[in-house]
Formats: sequence, C-alpha cells, structure tokens
Amino acid sequence: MSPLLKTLSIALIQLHTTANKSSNLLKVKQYVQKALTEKPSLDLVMLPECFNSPYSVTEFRNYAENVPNGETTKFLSELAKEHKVFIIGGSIPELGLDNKVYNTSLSFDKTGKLIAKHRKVHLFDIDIPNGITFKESITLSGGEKATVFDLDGYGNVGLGICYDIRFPELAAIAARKNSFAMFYPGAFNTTTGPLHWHLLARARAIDNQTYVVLCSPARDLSSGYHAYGHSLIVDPNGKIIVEAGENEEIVYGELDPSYIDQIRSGIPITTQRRFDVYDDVSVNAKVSDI
Ligand SMILES: O=C(O)CCC(=O)C(=O)O
Repeated sequence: MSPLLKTLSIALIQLHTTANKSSNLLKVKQYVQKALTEKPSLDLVMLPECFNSPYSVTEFRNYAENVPNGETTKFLSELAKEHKVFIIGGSIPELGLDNKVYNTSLSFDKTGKLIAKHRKVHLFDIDIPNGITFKESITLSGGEKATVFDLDGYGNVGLGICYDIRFPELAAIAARKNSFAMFYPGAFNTTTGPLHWHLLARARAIDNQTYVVLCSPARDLSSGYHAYGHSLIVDPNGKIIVEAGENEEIVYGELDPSYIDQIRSGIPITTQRRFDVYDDVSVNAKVSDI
C-alpha cells in the first residue's frame, strides 16, 4: 500500500527575498493568502531556502534567530494555524544555544504546532573555476541528523536543504522509513542549476519511487546571489509534473497515492532491495525528533 494515505494538495511559493526581514515575512503572508484564495482546498504550502534573509555567509549570523522563540518561528506557526495548512518553512538562519549558526528548516501542522526541525547536514562548500565559489562553512555549522516526520493524516515525509539533495542517503533513509515524498527547500544558482537541479530531483524520485519537491527563491540579478528558480514537483516515476520559471510565482500540484502504488508495482525495486548484500542505510541513521 502507498505510504501516502490520501491526495495531498500543495503549493510552492517562489519569491524574491530582500535584506529587509519584515518585508520578507509580509510577502510570505501575502503569498500564502493568495495561494489559499486561488486554491482553498490546499493542504500544504512550501517556502524556499533562506526566505527571510539574504543568502550570504556574511549575513547569516546577523539574521539568525532562536528556535522556537524567534520571530520567524512564531510567524510561521501563526500563519499555519490561521489558514489551517501545513507549512514546510523553507529555511532560515538559526542561532543555536551553542552560539553556532545553522541553516534550518521548520515545519508546522495545521494547528501551528512545530512538527519538524532540520538543520542542513551538508554545507554548500564548492569552488568551480569560472563558475561559482561559495563556502557556507565560513559561518554555518552542519546539522547532525536526517529528518523524517509525520504529516498527520497523510503519512511520513523526509526533508533536506538544497546541497543535501546531492547526497542520496538522506532521501533513501526517508524512503526506508516509509516516506511518500522528499521536500528540499533549495537555492541553486545559475551555474549548477542548469547542470543538476532537474537531474538531482528526478534521480532522488527514481531512486526511491516517491515524490520529490523543490522550492527555490525567485531569481534576482540585482542581489549578491543569483538563485536558479524553477521550483518543481517530480512524480515517483521521475517526471516533472509542474515547474516554475525564474520569477515570483506560485505553482500548485497534487501528490496522488495511487500513482505511487502503480509505479512501485510496475518496477518493484522497493521490494527487491538486497539488504543481505548491502546495509540498509536507515538502520543506524540518526533521525531528528525536533
Ligand atoms: O548543490 C548545488 O549546486 C547548489 C547548492 C546550494 O546552492 C545550497 O546548498 O544552498
């Protein structure tokens, strides 16, 4: 039986972020209202990576907040409660009790309860000649756990942030723990986006025969970091079912349980795994309990 218990209607909110946190939060509120006006039956909205701050190693600490007592946690919780909708809250810079800064994603149920907290595990440290150099580890610390959680009434989902998608283990752990989808808030760029964004999303979907959902900021060529855009949903057969362009946009999609069953019965890799030959990565995984 499909790990997704009933159809989940979702919206991905691809928006510009600015240096002004209050106006970023106001924009999120307006877009969530717009999504629910356009589609009142919506179950879940998803936001992009770093939706309340610039995506910049020199700025993360300046914008970092405590979780769960910071402004943005409270804001998202109230928004979820007001609209009775799940929120996969992109990511924000979090100031930990250890005084380290993390790139952290918070998810809320329809009552506004915080149901998951994922700290980006794999930091985005790359150096492509004539392409892009970025080193999150200058100011960020990496999380220590995979994240799998229950969307009450629908089943389990997994979550990673952006560069985490390059490491198939997190999605495999989530799938072994009976998840029907993997959510990745992500801000790829104009160098690696065209090369790998779609391929990675489709690969993780095919590996696990689950839905894969990516939500990016809109592209802003006047900012210091040029996000790729192209928020998308991939189905369990690896097909992109909906995709945004580069500008501000909401895209909608339905995650259908019967389609997971259909794909898994046609190509039954989900039951053909040979854990007698290789280990099940989920067995000893450290999984977040918030
Ligand atoms: O993996 C990539 O190419 C981009 C990753 C990224 O932008 C991020 O982790 O924020």
